[in-house]
Amino acid sequence: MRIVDIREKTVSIASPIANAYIDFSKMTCSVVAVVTDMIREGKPVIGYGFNSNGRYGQGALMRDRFLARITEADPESLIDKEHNNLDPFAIWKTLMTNEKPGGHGERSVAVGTIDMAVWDAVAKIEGKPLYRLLADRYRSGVADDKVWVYAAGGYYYPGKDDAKLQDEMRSYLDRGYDVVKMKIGAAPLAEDIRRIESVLKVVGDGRRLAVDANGRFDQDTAIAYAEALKPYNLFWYEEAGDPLDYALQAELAKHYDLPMATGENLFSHQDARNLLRHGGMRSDRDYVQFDCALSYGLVEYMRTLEVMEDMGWSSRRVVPHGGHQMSLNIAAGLHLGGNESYPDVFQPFGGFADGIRVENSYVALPDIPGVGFEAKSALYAVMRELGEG
Ligand SMILES: O=C([O-])CC(=O)C(=O)O
Ligand SMILES: [Mg+2]
Repeated sequence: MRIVDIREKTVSIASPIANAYIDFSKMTCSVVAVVTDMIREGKPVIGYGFNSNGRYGQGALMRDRFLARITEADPESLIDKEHNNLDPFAIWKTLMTNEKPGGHGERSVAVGTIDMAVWDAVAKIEGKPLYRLLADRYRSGVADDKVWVYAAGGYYYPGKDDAKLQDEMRSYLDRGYDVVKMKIGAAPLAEDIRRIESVLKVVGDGRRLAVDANGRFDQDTAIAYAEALKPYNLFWYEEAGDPLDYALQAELAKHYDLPMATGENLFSHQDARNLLRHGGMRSDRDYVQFDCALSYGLVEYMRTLEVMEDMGWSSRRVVPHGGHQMSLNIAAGLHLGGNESYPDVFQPFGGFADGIRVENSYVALPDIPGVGFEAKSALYAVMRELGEG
């Protein structure tokens, strides 16, 4: 058993939307195909992966060093003899040969994307949905049969007025979501409050609305927003300040008793540990949003989950960023609290399997081997062109 080829390409996920920090007019992502010599249903098994929005495609890093480390390795060294399968942990270690610690970012995206494709291949070789494989191997066979999801959107874009924002949020509720998320921080506070109030008219209750500042605020602004947001009793207040400014987050916690969320831009278990050590995050109410696709993949994610457990955090406090099927599998298989969903943006990479409905804000997973990409036809078309083309 061996990996015979790894292919990558960069695809556009550009759109006119903006959050408080960036617009997505030039956004790209990497797609990876790990081609193996294992045959299932008459065809070679190919594992697929992609990186979630917000960081750009990582083809250069992959081509410059990561892919060759795998293709040049002794194939025997990448095999999990116990399960007669590829070994994602050995592959991860090989990918990270001669990489110094620290400085996570970009490289963590390249590795996270390859790791996703490896796990997809492993689950396909084992003939199981990935979430089932994860539950069987790591959670005594107990998987969640559905995952809580919320609808993320509410972006700024040219010509978007409050009525359009309300229409967008109404359409999420119509599609079965209970909680929606909108962007804040690209407009002055008073204008954001007007936008929030207009969304509350649609969703009815602050507990059904989360807001995301994308790391835009300095400490004073973060606290000013906290004071203004408090009366609305929102679902969460996300990424108020710079993702690595743990002191800011800890100070914010002193001014804001309601749930906070952050972590989508922390890319290693060491960064996650620093957040929990120093960021004032409260394990009884706050949420962490680490995204495996951006943070060295599932091999590293398991380390992050271990860090959380060691520090007294339930895995149910994790609701990953990224709205992709990989995190959905991790959520169901390793018992996270839910997953982000982008019903309308970042297509075809955002969203879940075709024909799977959101019911009372929960989704089920398709019963096919792997991550489930083959059950999302628009996404699979892009992947297949790379893997089989
Ligand atoms: O706008 C973005 O960069 C995405 C984001 O923060 C989220 O989904 O929470
Ligand atoms: Mg966010």
